[in-house]
Amino acid sequence: MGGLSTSAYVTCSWRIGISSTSSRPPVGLKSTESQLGFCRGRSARDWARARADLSSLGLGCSSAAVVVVVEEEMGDAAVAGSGFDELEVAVRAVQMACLLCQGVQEKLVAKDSNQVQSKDDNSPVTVADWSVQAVVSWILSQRFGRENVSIVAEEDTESLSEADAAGLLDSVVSTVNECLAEAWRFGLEGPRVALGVNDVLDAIGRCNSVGGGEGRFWALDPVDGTLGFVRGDQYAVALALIEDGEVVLGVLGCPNYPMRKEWLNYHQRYYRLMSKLNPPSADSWDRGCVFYARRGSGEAWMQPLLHKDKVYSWPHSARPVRVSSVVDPALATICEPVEKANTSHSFTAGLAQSVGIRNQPLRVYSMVKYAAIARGDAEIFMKFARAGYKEKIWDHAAGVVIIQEAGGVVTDAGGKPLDFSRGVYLECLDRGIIACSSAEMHEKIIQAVDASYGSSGL
Ligand SMILES: Nc1ncnc2c1ncn2[C@@H]1O[C@H](COP(=O)(O)OS(=O)(=O)O)[C@@H](OP(=O)(O)O)[C@H]1O
Ligand SMILES: [Mg+2]
Repeated sequence: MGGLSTSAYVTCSWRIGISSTSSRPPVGLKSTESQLGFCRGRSARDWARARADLSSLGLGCSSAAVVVVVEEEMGDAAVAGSGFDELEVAVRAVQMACLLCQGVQEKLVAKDSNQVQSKDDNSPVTVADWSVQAVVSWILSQRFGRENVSIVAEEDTESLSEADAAGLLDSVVSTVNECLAEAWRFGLEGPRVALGVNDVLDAIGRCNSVGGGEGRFWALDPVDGTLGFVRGDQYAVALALIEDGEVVLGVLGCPNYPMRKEWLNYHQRYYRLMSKLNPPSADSWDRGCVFYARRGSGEAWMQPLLHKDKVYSWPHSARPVRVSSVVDPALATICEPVEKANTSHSFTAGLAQSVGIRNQPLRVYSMVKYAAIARGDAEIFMKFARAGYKEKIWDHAAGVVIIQEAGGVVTDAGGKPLDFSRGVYLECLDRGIIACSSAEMHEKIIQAVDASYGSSGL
C-alpha cells in the first residue's frame, strides 16, 4: 500500500482508491468518487477504520487493487485533544456550516421543494437552518464536552418532529451526516458512525440555553437572513461566545459575500453565471468569506471559504480587515436591511440627507452588513425596526465584536453598548442599532437621530 508507514498515514491527509476490479467503496466511509470507491481520511481512527474496511472487502495492504494517495502534510493535528482554542474551533465549524449552506442553497435555487418549510410566523426555514444548528452544536459538544457547552440558538425541534415533516427530517439527517463526514478536512473529528434521527434532534434541541448575564454560552444564528438565503442572495452563519454578558469572540460566515466589493452591486444570479464562466481557482479568493475577531485583540480577520477537496490549515490565508477611513459624510455609504418590514428606509433616508450622505444605500440581507462595515465596504449600518419588535442576541453578537475589533463603534441609538446579558433579547435597546466606522461619524448619526426621531412616527 504505497511506501509509507502507518504513522505517515495518520499524520497526513490521504485518499484510498480501490480499482474498478472492486466496485464497492469501503463500508462506513464516505464515497466521494464512488465509481472507483475512493475514501479519504485524516486521523489515526479513520486510518484504522479504513484498514478494517479494506480487509472486510478481502483487500490487504499489499493488494494491487488498492491505491493510497497521500494528499498533503497536515498543517495541524486532527485528533481530539489537540490544542485548538474556542475561536479556532468556532471558525472551523462555521467554515463547515458555510459549505453545507452553499450545497443546500444550490438545491433551493434549483427548486427542491423538500428543502423549505414554513414556520408558524411563515418565515421560510430550510434544511440548512436545522442542519447547521445540529452540526455546530455537535462539533462544539464533541470538542469541549457536552456538559461544558451551552448554546442559545434560533431553531427548535418542534416543527421538525411533527409527523408530516418526516421527509424534511430525513433531508436534515443526511445533510448533517454529509457535512460531518468532511470534518477531517477541517482538522475536526466527525462521528464514528453516522448520526441517527435522535442524535440529530438531540444536537438541535440541546441549543436551548436562555442566555443571561452570568457564565458562558454560545449564541448561534444558523442561517441569518433566511429571506436572502431562499432568494439565492446574501446570508450569514453567525456564532459568538458570550461570557458574563460580554461577547468575547465572534465568527461570521458569509458564503455569498464576494471577495471584491464591486461584486455586491451585481445580482446574485448574474454573479453565479459569471462564476460558472470563469470558475474560481484554488488560489483565487472568489466567493465566500469567514470573518472573526477576539474581544480585546484590536484585530479582525477574514478568511476565504475552503475550496472543494482542499484541507484546511489554520490560519487559512486569513488577512486582517479594518473599517473604512472615510470621515466625510459626502463620501460615506449607509448599509441597511433589504426589507422595509425590518427597518424604516424612509427614516434612514432622511437621516442620510440631514448629515450630507449622497451615496445610494447598500442594502444587504443578514449580518453580512456587519461584515461590510468591518471590511470598509460601507461606513454606517443602521437598523430601526418597528416599535415593539425585540432584537435577538444571535442576530447581532458576532457582528458587534467583529466591527469593534476592526476599529468601529456599535451602540443603540442612545449611544449605549448593546446589552447581551439579559437573555435571548436585546432588552432595553434604545430605538435602533447604529454601527459606524469612526467615533466622529457615529456622533453625527446619533445627533441626527435625536433631532428627527420624535417626528418620524416610528
Ligand atoms: N419585523 C422585524 N423587524 C426587524 N427585524 C426582524 C423582524 N422580523 C424578523 N427580524 C429579524 O431580522 C433578521 C433579518 O434582519 P436583516 O437586517 O438581515 O434584514 S433583511 O433581511 O436585510 O431585510 C431576521 O433574521 P433571520 O430570521 O435569521 O433571517 C430576524 O431575526
Ligand atoms: Mg437572524
